[in-house]
Amino acid sequence: MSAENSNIVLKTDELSIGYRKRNDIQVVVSGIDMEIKEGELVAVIGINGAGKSTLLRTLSGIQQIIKGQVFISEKNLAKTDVSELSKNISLVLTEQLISKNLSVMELVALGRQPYTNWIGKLNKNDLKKVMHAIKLVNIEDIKSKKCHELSDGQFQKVLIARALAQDTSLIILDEPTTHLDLYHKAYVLKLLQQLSRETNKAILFASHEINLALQLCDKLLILKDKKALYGKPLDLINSETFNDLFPSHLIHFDKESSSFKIK
Ligand SMILES: Nc1ncnc2c1ncn2[C@@H]1O[C@H](COP(=O)(O)OP(=O)(O)OP(=O)(O)O)[C@@H](O)[C@H]1O
Repeated sequence: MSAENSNIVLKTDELSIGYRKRNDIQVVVSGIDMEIKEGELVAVIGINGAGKSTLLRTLSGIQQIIKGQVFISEKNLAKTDVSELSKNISLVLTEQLISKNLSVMELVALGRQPYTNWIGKLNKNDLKKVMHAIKLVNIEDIKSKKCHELSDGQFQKVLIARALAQDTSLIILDEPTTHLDLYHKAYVLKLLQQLSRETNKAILFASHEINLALQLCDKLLILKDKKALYGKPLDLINSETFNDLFPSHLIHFDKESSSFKIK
């Protein structure tokens, strides 16, 4: 591993994402080139149907790559098996079916599955990682509660703790602020920023919260018209990337405040 690449956790090379139906290929986005380093927080932004979930599923190995390559910690994703992948990527899907009859502790402990034996017995080290994850997201006070007793905001923190317990270099989250009020949206994204700094993990999430992402993320991947633009928020603002993200009769990007405004 060369020194300059040593802290790159995720790299894509001319990636195309989409769907294969028999002989037909539907490309959703092509030419995705991005690099995420340790400790970076990155958001995937785009209007409904732009391809955010398709991209996250492709990067997690759930969906096949249409063209190009993905490297996770310098390993080629297409050549990495599922058990190896689960030690490199943890995935947080808000709408995933999870038994809410589990306690918070039990759900966070599921993050240790890639490392435990077939009956899922936790050893001392697993328990240490689970407790550390619970501490990092500050949910010690609810660790014995059942998940069905939690608010959406609390449950989101539990899902993030499970990903931390999995102890991977990359955490991928699909719309982690869905169903949350403005305070909790800001809280969860700020928590992700803090965790990326404290744990040095690379965190990638899809979101509709552009104004918050502009303030909190190190880089943004903008999906627009089947193409991808990647860069630091300020560079993307200066290159006028946001001016036509939404139909301009209703919403415009105000460069001065670096935020979207309703006309
Ligand atoms: N299973 C599928 N087969 C074929 N096309 C699909 C499939 N799932 C999604 N698509 C299409 O792929 C495109 C991207 O969808 P995707 O769900 O990735 O967008 P998104 O940016 O996550 O949208 P949203 O913000 O609404 O969640 C859309 O045109 C969608 O219709």
